[in-house]
Amino acid sequence: MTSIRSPNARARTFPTKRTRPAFNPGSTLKTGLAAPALEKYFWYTGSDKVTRLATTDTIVPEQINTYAFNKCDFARLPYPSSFPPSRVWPPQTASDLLCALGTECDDCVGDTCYTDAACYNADCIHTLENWDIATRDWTDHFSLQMTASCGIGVFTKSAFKKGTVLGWYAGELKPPSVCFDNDYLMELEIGIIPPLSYYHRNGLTKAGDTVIIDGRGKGNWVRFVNHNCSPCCMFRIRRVGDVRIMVVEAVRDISVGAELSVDYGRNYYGEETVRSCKCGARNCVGVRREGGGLQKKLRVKRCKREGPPGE
Ligand SMILES: C[S@@+](CC[C@H](N)C(=O)[O-])C[C@H]1O[C@@H](n2cnc3c(N)ncnc32)[C@H](O)[C@@H]1O
Repeated sequence: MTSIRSPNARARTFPTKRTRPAFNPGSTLKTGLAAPALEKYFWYTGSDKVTRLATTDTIVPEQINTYAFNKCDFARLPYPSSFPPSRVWPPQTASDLLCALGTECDDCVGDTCYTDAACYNADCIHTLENWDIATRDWTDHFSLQMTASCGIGVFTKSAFKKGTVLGWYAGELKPPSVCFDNDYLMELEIGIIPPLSYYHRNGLTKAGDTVIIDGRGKGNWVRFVNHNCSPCCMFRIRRVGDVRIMVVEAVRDISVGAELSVDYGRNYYGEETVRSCKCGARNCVGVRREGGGLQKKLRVKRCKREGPPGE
């Protein structure tokens, strides 16, 4: 994010963008399904170039580009230790739960749209609703394709510069205690996030209370980004207005046709975990961890609380 840290940058009104479905497979798909059905789900291209419906276990995941929030899931939970006094609890909205407190969320990305623009106004007017509308067509720049060893992955149709925000993790917000283990869980801190020094000491270990963004049944294309031990992107905590989000940000320049990848963290692929990484990178944990132990904890992706290399 080196190029966007201009102290003079000002919040701009949110650009009006056309709304269109994500991953519309276009005219080549002959499913006989009505357009709304096509738009509601995810479609990928197989190695045989045939476009297929993406399924997960027994379900067909649906596209949403926002947080799905049910206040009943949080109604009986105690006041989070990471919340300052007098916040709304139990949360009535996703914004109450994922309120962007403190300076740890850095910049608002409400103005970011494949440009170097970010919003530095702490009291800006950007909203999650506008962000949802503005980022729906970001999928034009990506395609879902079957990979050789990691299932469906996300591939670029455009080139991107290091530091570009490419997307964000949408899905159903759930307390970790009620979350069933699955491949599409992202863990995110709520309340006040500890200083960076905490993460330098503890790596991706979470501090305080967290929430899970579950992309299994509902989410956006970011749920398909695979892990690589030498990734071209990273998950990073940002905010849109006063709501905390997890973005996918390029950590190096990315060319057309490249697969997007992030580091899921040691909790997911690491020496102590059950799963084997098949990314094939030279420093791959899958190569190093043969014979490693088993891990019974929830497999969640976690983000680094530090800047990309070279920042
Ligand atoms: C968040 S999903 C990514 C999308 C997934 N490939 C799909 O088809 O829906 C995470 C799952 O993808 C697969 N995956 C992602 N990265 C992988 C890797 N480096 N090695 C092996 N499998 C991987 C694993 O099954 C993992 O649990």
